[in-house]
Amino acid sequence: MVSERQLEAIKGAKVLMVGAGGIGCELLKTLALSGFQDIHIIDMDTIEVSNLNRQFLFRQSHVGQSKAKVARDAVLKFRPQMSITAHHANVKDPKFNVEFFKQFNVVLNGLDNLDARRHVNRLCLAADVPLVESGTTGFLGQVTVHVKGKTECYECQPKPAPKTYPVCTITSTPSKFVHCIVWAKDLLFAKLFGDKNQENDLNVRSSDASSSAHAEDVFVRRKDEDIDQYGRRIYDHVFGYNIEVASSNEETWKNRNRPKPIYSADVMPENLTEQNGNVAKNCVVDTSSVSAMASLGLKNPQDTWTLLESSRIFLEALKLFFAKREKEIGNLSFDKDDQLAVEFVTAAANIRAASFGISLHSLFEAKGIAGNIVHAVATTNAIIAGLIVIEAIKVLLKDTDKYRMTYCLEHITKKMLLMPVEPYEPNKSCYVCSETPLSLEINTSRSKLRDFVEKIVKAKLGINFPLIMHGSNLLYEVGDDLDEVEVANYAANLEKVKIQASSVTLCSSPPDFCCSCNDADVLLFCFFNIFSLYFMSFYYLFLSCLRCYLSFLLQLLMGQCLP
Ligand SMILES: Nc1ncnc2c1ncn2[C@@H]1O[C@H](COP(=O)(O)OP(=O)(O)OP(=O)(O)O)[C@@H](O)[C@H]1O
Ligand SMILES: [Zn+2]
Repeated sequence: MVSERQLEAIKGAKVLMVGAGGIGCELLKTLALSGFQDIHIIDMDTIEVSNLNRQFLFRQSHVGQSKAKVARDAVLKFRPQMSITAHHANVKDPKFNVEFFKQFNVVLNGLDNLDARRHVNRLCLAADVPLVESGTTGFLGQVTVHVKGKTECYECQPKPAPKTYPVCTITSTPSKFVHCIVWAKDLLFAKLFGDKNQENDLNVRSSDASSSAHAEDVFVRRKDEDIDQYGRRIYDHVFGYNIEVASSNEETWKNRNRPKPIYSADVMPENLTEQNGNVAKNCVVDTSSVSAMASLGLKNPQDTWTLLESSRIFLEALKLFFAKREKEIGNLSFDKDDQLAVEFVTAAANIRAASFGISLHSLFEAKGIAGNIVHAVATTNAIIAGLIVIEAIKVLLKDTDKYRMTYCLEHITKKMLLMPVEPYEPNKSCYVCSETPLSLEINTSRSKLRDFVEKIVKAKLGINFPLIMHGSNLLYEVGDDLDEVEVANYAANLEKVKIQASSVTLCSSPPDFCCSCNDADVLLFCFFNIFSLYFMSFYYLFLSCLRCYLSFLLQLLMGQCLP
């Protein structure tokens, strides 16, 4: 039951909902049924068949249409008096600027990625609009409240890094199916279909000087080479020759099962792969319909293919990429929604798994592992949507003491399935919502301004359009029309840039760098104290004891300091 006070707040509120997927559909319905009258929805996606099992505002006939618009129309059917505005667009579009955000009383996120969440967080801070953030994975979920100056912002706490695996496990000693999947998608798929120039530790010696047969880059298709031949050559190289080389290393296999090389001729008689030569080239195709499974008559994605079936899919998928999607080769990166890519990766992972004595998996399972998919649970989304609305109402009433971060747990813990926690205060050293300078240890005599911009400011801090000032001097600004000095600065190391900019050398009292971000008018100011590692290493050497110096070097070696 809602009180008069709550009802009044609900009726007068203007709400922005970002994301109309699993959480978003539930949320829009709950907002409508709770009495909200004025809602804007932003979602950049169109409806896919795979959304229909849980995004219940959508039907089969809506596949291909805008999620935001269909969600609006579905709700207007049972609440026609509501004002719902649908934006089929990316929330990062500059039209959704600070001014746009300022018109709302509260912003509710139902997103699925860090990048968009960070962007909305920064806009909400700049516009001073409260944000209710949410997320679900399977049975787990959480809702958090972010009110500028009152609670922590979405970026106050570092987010856990995605799980990674040691390179040598992936390249040489896989022991789980996930290792084979990572190898197949991040190394083999990337090597064959992605950017040829990117570094790729396939550890499969694409050239071997000691053997003339392997003196060239095997991954490059030879001039006029038949696609079947090319496929078999790749197959024999990565599953045969390379495994043979790897398995000859006695030390590695002392306590492990030695892998067995697999050559295409052992698995498939020559004629088996030629059965589908009907792949007409250069005809216009809908890439989503290109499927090696379909052309080999394999229907059920939940079946586990045999080694023979995996090998045939491997060759067929490779062939289809060259026959039907040749233009994309060189620019592809693995996408869990790309059927042919998933087929290729599943097949390659299965063949590698067979080689290493690991059990094979179905396409359905492999897709889940490759795409880090945790299958969504509709009831979790519904619970989380309900909690978002509860927090939104508290925010509208400014009931600060009642705000709660709530975790939806998988198992009952301390007699609770929903665990409410009081929100934390803003983190005083958060580079997004506080003005505390970030300390950056960097070798200023070796690192270029470009490294600082690309690797730290853009990649790590998520500032897409930075403008970097040193004092009142402009060091860097995004844009094609950089003048000569700016272009030279960009390629120069930080020490040089600094000297040119202000004639102040890096020393014990390093000056501040101000990095202001113009992302969609978000005024994010970020101050850096840049310490020169070069300077610090001498400082440690002369002013500190030897032990400190060694521990400093150790930190460097362990990668705790930025390069
Ligand atoms: N930058 C963005 N701008 C607008 N909408 C976004 C942005 N990023 C993500 N979204 C939307 O957020 C929603 C998240 O919903 P959900 O997590 O259910 O994902 P989904 O894509 O619908 O499902 P799945 O990923 O499981 O196939 C999606 O509809 C997606 O389009
Ligand atoms: Zn913060």
